[in-house]
Amino acid sequence: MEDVKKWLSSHRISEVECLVPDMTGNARGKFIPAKKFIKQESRLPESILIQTVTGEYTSEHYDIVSETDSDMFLEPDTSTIREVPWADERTALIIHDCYLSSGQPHPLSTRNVLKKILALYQSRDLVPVVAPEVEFFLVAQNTDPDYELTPPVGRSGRRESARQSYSIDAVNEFEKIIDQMYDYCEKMELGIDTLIHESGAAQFEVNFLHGDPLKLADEVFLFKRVVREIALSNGVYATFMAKPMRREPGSSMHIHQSLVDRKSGNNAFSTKDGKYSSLFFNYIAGLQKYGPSALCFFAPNVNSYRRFTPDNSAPINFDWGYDNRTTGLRVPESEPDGFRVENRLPGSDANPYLAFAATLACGYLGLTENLQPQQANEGNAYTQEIEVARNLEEALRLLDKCEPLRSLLGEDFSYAYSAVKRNECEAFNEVISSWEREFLLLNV
Ligand SMILES: NC(=O)CC[C@H](N)C(=O)O
Repeated sequence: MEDVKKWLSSHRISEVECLVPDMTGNARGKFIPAKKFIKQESRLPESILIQTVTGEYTSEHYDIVSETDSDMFLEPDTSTIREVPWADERTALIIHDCYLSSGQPHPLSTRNVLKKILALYQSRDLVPVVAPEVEFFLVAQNTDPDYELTPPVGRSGRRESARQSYSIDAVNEFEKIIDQMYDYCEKMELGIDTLIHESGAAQFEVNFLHGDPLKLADEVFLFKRVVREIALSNGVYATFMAKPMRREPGSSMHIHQSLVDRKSGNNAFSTKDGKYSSLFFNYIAGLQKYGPSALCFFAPNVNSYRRFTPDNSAPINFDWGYDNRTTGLRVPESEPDGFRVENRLPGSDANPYLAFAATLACGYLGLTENLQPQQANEGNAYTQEIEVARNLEEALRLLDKCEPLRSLLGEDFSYAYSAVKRNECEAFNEVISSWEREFLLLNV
């Protein structure tokens, strides 16, 4: 805390954002004047962790958190301190960890869930490494939820109307936003690497440098805020919804992942003579066996399931293949020290803490159960039937039945997650869509 005190005063910070990622992966927390931050013990009601996206609480609320909705204790992770580049007053942010009054990590904090999975690997002398790729759309501001989204007007005064995959000029249409994004990311030490224009109208993809999953989950959590803020200050919206527009592709958060042997420092997915190791095959097999039960973390919203359609570079199953973009699990071409698997199931709407925890938990079960994967798919996986769950309720039922995954992520957490998400399904079910009015009104 002494170092934090020095840091705050040398940066002339007057206010601190104490951040806690909730179940959706959004920032909750509070602002504290910098002077008070140093002295004060911080607390928040534990129920902030389990609000639904509509701001509701589930009927199981008091089975999940204490009947009195007690406070949880917040501990700043001082390694996450950064200045907030868009704030008017000089403001710092610090991500906080949540604890129970007993001093135990709070089981409903998604950051704690990820830490729990990382500790399992540590006990086996393995260090997981991830590299996420995050896609998002810029869309014109529009406050009417019944109105279809449209791309924003770019520098040329026009809206994009054609597929612009990898187009440099199409990126330049939004040069101001992109430049500001790089600038803020540099200031906040977010390790973003390449940026490309994706195949949707005003859709972009940002690749992160690979590294420690907790550090990267923090970075993705903060990155989403950065991009939303910059878009807003430029009069447009940035959205990380998995499928915001009917005739456009969805947005993914592919996760490249590998394991490093802690003692040797080598990639544990490679043998000494540069072949794929048995651990690599176990890991893929774990993703194949447990991935369907973890899908509700990769696709956590009612909207997420609309992304899983053939021929849109989005997966429809948990097949794996070498350099095969039609399968859910792709093994990119690489030198042995870069051997890895890319889980292409997660949407960019996923909570990065949970998506990382879930994918690593599946791989971990593959190792402990010594599983073997199916044959690699060498063809076009889109010629097969859609195998992934078709909606959130179906995906939650698979989690509810999957004891090994539930116990790794935490029984209390899994119960709470399922309850929160089921509540969102029910709320969504109350809405009558325009499709129903169009096709059922006079026809049934
Ligand atoms: N980069 C890509 O391969 C595109 C992914 C695609 N947008 C998806 O939703 O999954």
